[in-house]
Amino acid sequence: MSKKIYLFDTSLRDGEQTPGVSLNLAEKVEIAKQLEKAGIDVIEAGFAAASPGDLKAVRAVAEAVEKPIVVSLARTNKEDIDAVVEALSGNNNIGIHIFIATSSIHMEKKLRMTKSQVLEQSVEAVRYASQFFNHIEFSCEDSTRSDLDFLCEISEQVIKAGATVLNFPDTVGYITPWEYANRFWTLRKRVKGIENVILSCHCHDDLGMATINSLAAIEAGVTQVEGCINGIGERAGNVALEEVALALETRYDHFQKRTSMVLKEIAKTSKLVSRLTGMPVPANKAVIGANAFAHASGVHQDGVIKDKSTYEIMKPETIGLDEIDLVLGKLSGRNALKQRLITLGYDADEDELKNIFKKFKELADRKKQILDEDIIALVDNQRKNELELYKLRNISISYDTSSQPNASVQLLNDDDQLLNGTSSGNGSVDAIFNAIDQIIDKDIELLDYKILSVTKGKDAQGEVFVQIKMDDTLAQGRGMSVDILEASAEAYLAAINRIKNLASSKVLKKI
Ligand SMILES: CC(=O)SCCNC(=O)CCNC(=O)[C@H](O)C(C)(C)COP(=O)(O)OP(=O)(O)OC[C@H]1O[C@@H](n2cnc3c(N)ncnc32)[C@H](O)[C@@H]1OP(=O)(O)O
Ligand SMILES: CC(C)C(=O)C(=O)O
Ligand SMILES: [Mg+2]
Repeated sequence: MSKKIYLFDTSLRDGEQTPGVSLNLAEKVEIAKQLEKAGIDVIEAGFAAASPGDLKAVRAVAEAVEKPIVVSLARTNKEDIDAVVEALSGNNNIGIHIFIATSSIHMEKKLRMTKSQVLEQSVEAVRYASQFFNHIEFSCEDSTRSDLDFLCEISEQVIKAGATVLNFPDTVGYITPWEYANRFWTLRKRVKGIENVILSCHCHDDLGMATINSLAAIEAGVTQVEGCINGIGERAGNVALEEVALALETRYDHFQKRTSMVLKEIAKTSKLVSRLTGMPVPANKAVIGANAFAHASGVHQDGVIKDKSTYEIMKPETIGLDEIDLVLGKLSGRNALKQRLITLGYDADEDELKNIFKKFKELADRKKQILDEDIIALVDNQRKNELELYKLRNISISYDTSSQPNASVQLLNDDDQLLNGTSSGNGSVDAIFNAIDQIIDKDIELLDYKILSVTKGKDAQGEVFVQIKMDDTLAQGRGMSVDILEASAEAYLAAINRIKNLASSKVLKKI
């Protein structure tokens, strides 16, 4: 039996189904390139039929990466399949992911189709897709609440029609590990031809069982695991791929199987996905949370000082969390910055380098030590700027503890007009947001606000995440600065820009 477990990353598709998350084309390409560096085998780049913007993004991802197979999701209809063909044709290493629900609940209540209609449509879709693709994944949505006899029947038929990967998603995060494993044993025993296809699992985390379910599936013979970096995804999210990779690595003695994930790239990939999706990683998150390698209590600290293996089953350096280097400062030159950018994996051209260098010097005037994290933040901010319709020009705040703060905000719009807003608020951040609302002239609801420190120390950059609702649409935004009020304004504007920017090219998540 194969010792390799393929990793199928759907951060750009199921991950983008996270409420409030919406990635633009450049962000998707950036994540895809990092996924390639991280050794991901298959990238699901989107749902080409969802919108012209999604179709373009799927194409751009396929053009941007070489090694991973790039797929797009499609329903079992010709239009969806044609959209995938349009997005991907002309590229190498491509495939399609066709799905339809197979549970009685979904078939009766959602699709309003009979079993035989679902069967017939699935076979037709796979057969039609096989004219264009060699790599055809077929998913039985809500498979874990589907009748097992029906799953066997449909599996056998789609294999005959040309499916090369069979995926059995736990769409609603319902099944237990033992039940899931048993289903795979049964499918492997009963479905003719199943030994010739890749068997795949796709677990959601509604009951916190996504990782253990994926591992149980592996023990039952599954050779592909689908999931997302940081466990993002619809509702409670998908299995976190880094958890599966690290579990297999750390417990190789038990599983005797490995992924091709480049473990050293995990921390970087996680940070990138967190930043671009605006989904902070909880401190206690397995593998990549800030506390994953921190020891707080005396007995533990004593043990770790004497020997790390007492309380550490994996090493931070395994996932690329080496000590953060002090890298550059106020007196560093352009070449040093360029070299550091290359080491961090950025390929900035001369124009971009010029702009980043200018911002780097401005930051160095405000902050003594520029760390890798600061540089990453600078590049991200710089790349985001290219999409800004409203830019922050200035904030001034008057504040004392006995009265309400007052904020004056100046923005530049994309015609370079200076726009002014002034407002008070319950706190300084509230006053700034109210002043921005006044300029934008919209009713904007702040749904979430989080602040984190990018690095350590008094002069650390603050990273603010917000989620807003505007025009009945949810969006997230992120801002970074050594000044947390500025970071807050940047995050708020990023969310507004996201809604304004993408509304024309993408179906945004309506509430
Ligand atoms: C489990 C998952 O994660 S599935 C992936 C979910 N992802 C998304 O839905 C994101 C992208 N979706 C979209 O942009 C839109 O929903 C679209 C473009 C796909 C479809 O939009 P619309 O045509 O307006 O349909 P709408 O979303 O309202 O309803 C879905 C329709 O697809 C049908 N459908 C659902 N799944 C399938 C399927 N696998 N195969 C065929 N038809 C399907 C539904 O029955 C419904 O049909 P109806 O309109 O005849 O009732
Ligand atoms: C489309 C399928 C694979 C899915 O995301 C699910 O069922 O959760
Ligand atoms: Mg899913």
